[in-house]
Formats: sequence, structure tokens, C-alpha cells
Amino acid sequence: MEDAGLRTWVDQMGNVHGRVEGANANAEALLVGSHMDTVVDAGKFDGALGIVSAISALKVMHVNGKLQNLTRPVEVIAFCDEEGVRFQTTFLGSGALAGILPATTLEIPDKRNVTVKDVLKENSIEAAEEMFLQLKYDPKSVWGYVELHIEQGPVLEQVGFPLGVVKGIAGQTRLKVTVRGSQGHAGTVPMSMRQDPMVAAAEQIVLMESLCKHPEEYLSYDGRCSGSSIKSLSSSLVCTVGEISTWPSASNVIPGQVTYTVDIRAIDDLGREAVIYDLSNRIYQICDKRSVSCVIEHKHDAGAVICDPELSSQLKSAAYSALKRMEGDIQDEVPTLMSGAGHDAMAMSHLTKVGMLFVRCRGGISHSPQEDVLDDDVWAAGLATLSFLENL
Ligand SMILES: NC(=O)N[C@H](N)C(=O)O
Ligand SMILES: [Mn+2]
Ligand SMILES: [Mn+2]
Repeated sequence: MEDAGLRTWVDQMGNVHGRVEGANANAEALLVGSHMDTVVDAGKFDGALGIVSAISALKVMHVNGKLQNLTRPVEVIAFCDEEGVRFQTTFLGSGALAGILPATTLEIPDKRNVTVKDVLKENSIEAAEEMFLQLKYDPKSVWGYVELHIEQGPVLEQVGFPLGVVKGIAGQTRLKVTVRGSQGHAGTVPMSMRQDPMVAAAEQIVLMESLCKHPEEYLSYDGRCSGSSIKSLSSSLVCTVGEISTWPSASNVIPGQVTYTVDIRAIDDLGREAVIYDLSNRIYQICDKRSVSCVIEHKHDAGAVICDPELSSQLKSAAYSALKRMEGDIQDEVPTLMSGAGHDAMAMSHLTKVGMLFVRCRGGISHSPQEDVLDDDVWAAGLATLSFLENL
């Protein structure tokens, strides 16, 4: 960032900032960036590509002596903890700047009962509630937020286009389900006498898949879920159990407790709420049938976000000019698509208008070391960011 001529600092949540005031230091600033954290065993483009594209574009302007031509301040932000892998919170960095983190965030524990506050203290940050008030940006000081990110899906590769404009981002909910039964000896407890949380969890997880594959066959939600929601729901509803753990986790012990995570997403917030309502009821019914108990914790909720039409139109023009600089005239229309993946733009939409540009990635693979982006598409990403900034 300093190499690109930016003023830099690290804030109390660990977000890294680089800013240039440009020609009108008092104008509302453009915020641009993405996240620098990843999931476990991840690829190297998720998050990082958006940050590097922004820094590279500003570096080009710096080298060409054009930074001061920027019509408004531009601030690059590398957000911490977008993925929420450790605390299941997600958006810890962008949420702090958007002012949407409750003070209780500091008390959220990880699997080893280390809290967010403990981790900040380990990094010499004495976090307290007022810290969040200090971190929150004044909406009047911000013009908009733009994020470039790999698509993490197959659409752009399918249509043969390196860049696409994001229409909106699906809403998401993260649950933690803990099922408790009667721990016992694997060799002596007859099958008919078991209260086995492992089998109960397995039945719940298989049910979840069926419900999310065919919501129309399951959803009641007191009849409030109209036909249109269920139809739109079916096209975008996804649910994933990514983590499962058991206690005491020994091969010759009937478990006493099983805990698993649930990640549910849909473009339609009412539909997602209906799925969670219905699924929760069915999870409890399975527990009753198997004489085990369970607790369903809501760890995270983020409503679906529609991107700002003006920012989207400017991003579309920037994509065109980037591809024109690379390939000469292009006939096709820059694609517009929805995002099933979550992004810091969801949090930033509580602060300001947001726009996103997607970059094609090989096979749509992401959250895997197989994640890959063609060099020319990385180049297109940088040129599009540069063009967007030059036409601010
Ligand atoms: N908060 C999130 O949604 N994090 C990732 N980007 C995800 O899509 O899972
Ligand atoms: Mn990710
Ligand atoms: Mn990401």
C-alpha cells in the first residue's frame, strides 16, 4: 500500500487500511477492498485478489503521477475475519467499520473458549465496547463501497466471460446444533435401549438435505410461505453441514454429545426464515422420537443484499473498458449474476451503497487449494479496477 503512495494504518480489529485523499479531501470517500483471511485449506485468490487489484490500480496511478487526480478520497481496506471460521461470527472486520457488531461480540468464544477479546488482548489491543463506537465509519464520510472478488461459481466460465457484475448477494444463516444422549458402552447397551445422539444427528442431516433439495415438499411455515417464495427459494436454497464433532469420540463408546454446524443460504430472506423454522421443528421432532435432547444456537444471520444500480453500471463500464484495452472491441454484454457466497459487501451495505465485480475462476472451484484464476483474468481485474478509479 505504501509502495502505491497510500497513507497506511492498522485499526483495532486488525483491518489494514491504505488511503489517498486525491483532489477533494473533503469529498465522501470511496472504500474499496476485500478480506485477507481465508478458510482452512483454502485457495489463494478468495479475498486477496480484490485487495491486490485495488492496490495495483492505485500503484499504476501513483507511478503515472495521477493519484492526486482522483476526484474523491479512495481508501483500500484489507478486512480481517470475513470467513468467520474461528468464531462463526463472519464480517468481524467489515462489521466493525459498518457499526453492526454488538458489544457482546467481544465475548464470543472459539472452540477452546478463547474469546475475541482475549485474542485482541494477545495482540496488545485492550478491546472494550467503546472501541466499536470508535471504529464505526460516519456514513456521511463515505460515498460507496466496491469489492472485486472471484466468482467462486461456474457461471462466468460457462458463458466464457472473464468479468461479471454482481446483482445481489444471497442471505445466510449459521446454526450450531448440539444433540445430547446417553453415553454408554458400545458392546453392552442393546440397540433398542440406546439414546444415541450420533444417529439422531445423522437423521437430522439427511433430512436437511432433502428439505433443501425439495422445499416445496416440506415447507408449511403456517402457510405464510407463498408459492412465489418457494419457487424462488428452490433455485437458490443451499445448506451445508461443514463441521461435526462428538464426545468422547472413542470407537467403543456410544457418544454422549454430537455438535454440528449448519450453513443455510437463499436469495429470498422470507424463504430462508421459513426453512429454518421448519427445519428446527423437524430437528426437535427427531430428538423427541429418539429420546435425546438438543439445542439450536443461531450463530450468524445476514440478510440478502441488492447491489447499487449506479455503482453496478460504473463497474460494468469499467469491465468493458478493461476488456477493450486487452482484446480490442467486444460485442458481448458483460454478464450480471447473483452471489451465493457471502462478502464483506454484505456488512458494508449497512454503512453505504455497495457494488461488486466478479472474476472468472477455473471450474468455479473455491475454498480449496485447487482455486485458480487465469493470468489474463487477473490482468482484466486490475484494469477494470483502474478504469473504475479513473472514471470516479
Ligand atoms: N461470511 C461469509 O459468507 N463467508 C464466506 N465468504 C462464505 O461465503 O462462506
Ligand atoms: Mn471465502
Ligand atoms: Mn471471499
